[in-house]
Amino acid sequence: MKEPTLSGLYAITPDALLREPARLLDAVTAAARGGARLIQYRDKHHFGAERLALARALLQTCRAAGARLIVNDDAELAQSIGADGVHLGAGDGSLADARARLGPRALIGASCGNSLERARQARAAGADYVAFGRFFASTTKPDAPPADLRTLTAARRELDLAICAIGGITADNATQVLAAGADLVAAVEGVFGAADVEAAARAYVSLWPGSDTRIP
Ligand SMILES: Cc1ncc(COP(=O)(O)OP(=O)(O)O)c(N)n1
Ligand SMILES: Cc1ncsc1CCOP(=O)(O)O
Ligand SMILES: [Mg+2]
Repeated sequence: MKEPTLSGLYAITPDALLREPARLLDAVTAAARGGARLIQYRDKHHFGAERLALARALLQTCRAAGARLIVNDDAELAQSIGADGVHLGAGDGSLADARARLGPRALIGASCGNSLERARQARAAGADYVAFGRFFASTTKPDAPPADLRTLTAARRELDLAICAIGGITADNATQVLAAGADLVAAVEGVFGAADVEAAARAYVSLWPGSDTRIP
């Protein structure tokens, strides 16, 4: 089994800051200063020019902070701004099409819920990481179906690509998903819901051995 090259904290933009771009960009900078190296632009509210402008501003912020920007749901937007990758769920379009659109260097992630079979298919379609969850109660997406820690362990044993865990993950309960086999921990509220976003990110990042939270 190859060692995955992706690991660490994957911070996802919160709905609460989408209407306050300046605060959002400051919070993303703080998350990156705390050691998040992957940021996801997840936005179910903006379309057209506003969405494009926000995505571009986030990309610029991520570049300045040494983080990579992944666009949720939208491979076309990822391509048009030159983002680092895209995250696609079951209804968000084909992984193979996204790979063809974004090229071999793009980071492509796939939601797999609690399904190892979906992860196998995502791997075959060219995904770089597969995401399982939700593992804990999530205020961001309370209706997401629950996933089992044993699925992470089975995926870790079988699949030679990065494994991401999501859903209600805090710096305290992250130890459970890491012990079960996750490489990446994705979080919205645990990072951006904190009064001190940088400190919150740092608390997660400290869980990876040899973690380096310095600004590159
Ligand atoms: C890292 C990561 N994992 C899972 C998801 C969920 O994607 P999806 O199932 O498409 O749901 P939405 O986020 O689009 O509501 C994700 N976004 N990121
Ligand atoms: C997008 C998504 N998919 C499954 S749970 C979830 C929400 C993650 O947010 P939080 O870390 O606040 O639970
Ligand atoms: Mg989606």
